[in-house]
Amino acid sequence: MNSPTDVLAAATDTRPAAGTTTAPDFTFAAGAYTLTCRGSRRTITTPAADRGALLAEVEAAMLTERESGHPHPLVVGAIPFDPRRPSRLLVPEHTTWEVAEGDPVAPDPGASAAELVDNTAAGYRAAVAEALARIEQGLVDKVVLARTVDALLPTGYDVGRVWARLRAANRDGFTYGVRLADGDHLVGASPELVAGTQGDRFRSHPLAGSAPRGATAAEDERITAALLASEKDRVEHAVLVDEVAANLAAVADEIRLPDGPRPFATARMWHLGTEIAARLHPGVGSLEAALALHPTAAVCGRPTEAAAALIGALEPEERGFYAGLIGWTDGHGNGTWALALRCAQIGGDRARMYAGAGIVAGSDPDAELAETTAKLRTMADALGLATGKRDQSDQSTEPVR
Ligand SMILES: C=C(O[C@@H]1C=C(C(=O)O)C=C[C@H]1O)C(=O)O
Repeated sequence: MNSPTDVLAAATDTRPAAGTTTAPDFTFAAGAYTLTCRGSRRTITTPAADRGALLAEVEAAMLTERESGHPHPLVVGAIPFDPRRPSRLLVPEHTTWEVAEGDPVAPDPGASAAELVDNTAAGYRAAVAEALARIEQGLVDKVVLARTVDALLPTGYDVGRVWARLRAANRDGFTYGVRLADGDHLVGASPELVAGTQGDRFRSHPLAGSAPRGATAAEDERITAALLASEKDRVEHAVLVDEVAANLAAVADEIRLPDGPRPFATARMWHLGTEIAARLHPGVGSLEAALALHPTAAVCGRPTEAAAALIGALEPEERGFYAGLIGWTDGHGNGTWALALRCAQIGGDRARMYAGAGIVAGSDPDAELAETTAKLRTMADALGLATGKRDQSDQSTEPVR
């Protein structure tokens, strides 16, 4: 029979996971600021597909907070890739905003390195080949296919430390961590802004078209020139920008786009990026704007429904919160929502890492596989994966590092 403490333990939705105890419920760092939230006064699980209901619930939560004497309420958290699945949003109990001076130092990854288990390369290539056949048939123009790779973690690892390493290595991105309903933590360092708002000013920075970073400045120059000249990458990017601009028109006007994409670097990747600016319609906040765009063709495809169905059919694992939205909004609608990319879901002794790549006509399965491998390095670095195990399913696969 359950004792009252058992019932209470179940209700507080924590699953003990060795080493994760120091991590806060939510952390989000961008530029010089870090937002850290501990505890939650309320959680919001309404799926993003019920957009009106979700936004009304967020609004009501803000009102309740103000009425109970909290003049600057926040709602923070994550929306899964599949908008029909429960959201993981919370009203934090304790919030701190810090502005960092100077560069943070990366802590040591821990006593012993994690071990990589990657047997997904052959399956990924086959999925890309299948997607290319569907593109040829005219079912979709673009579909983003992802793969998942597990790392076995040593005892005593610390999610907070993984986050700090991500932050130190990815100063230009959005470094995030969120405790999920089952006690697992989603941590990552995303390069991609979906919706950043301040008053009625809106910014988005969609990315598509990618190549791994070079080892020298000269190599980087050659890589970015090739990326800008690649017809396949420009098409992949244009599909995304057209879709974002079209969906944005429902919530904003004065949409401004530059003439063409620019190369954008992370520690591990080059991407083609387009800075989009707009003016939000009265009453539209950051979460509403982000939901109007989610899931973009950076992570799903065109047409959205057909691409989502193809992803469901071709990817062996559920995406969960990977390729969803992660961020925060305040009571005035100001906020920042990034794409949950370059991440891992960490629980118990396992970190499940995710990476995907956009497939269009002309994509090559080997090149797309290599792109996902390069994207996995952001997390592999943070987990201290010094060497990768060769993929058992395909001898030609590179190790993750
Ligand atoms: C899907 C991912 O990244 C997205 C896909 C990109 C591409 O296909 O070129 C580039 C950046 C991201 O929008 C990922 O990192 O897993």
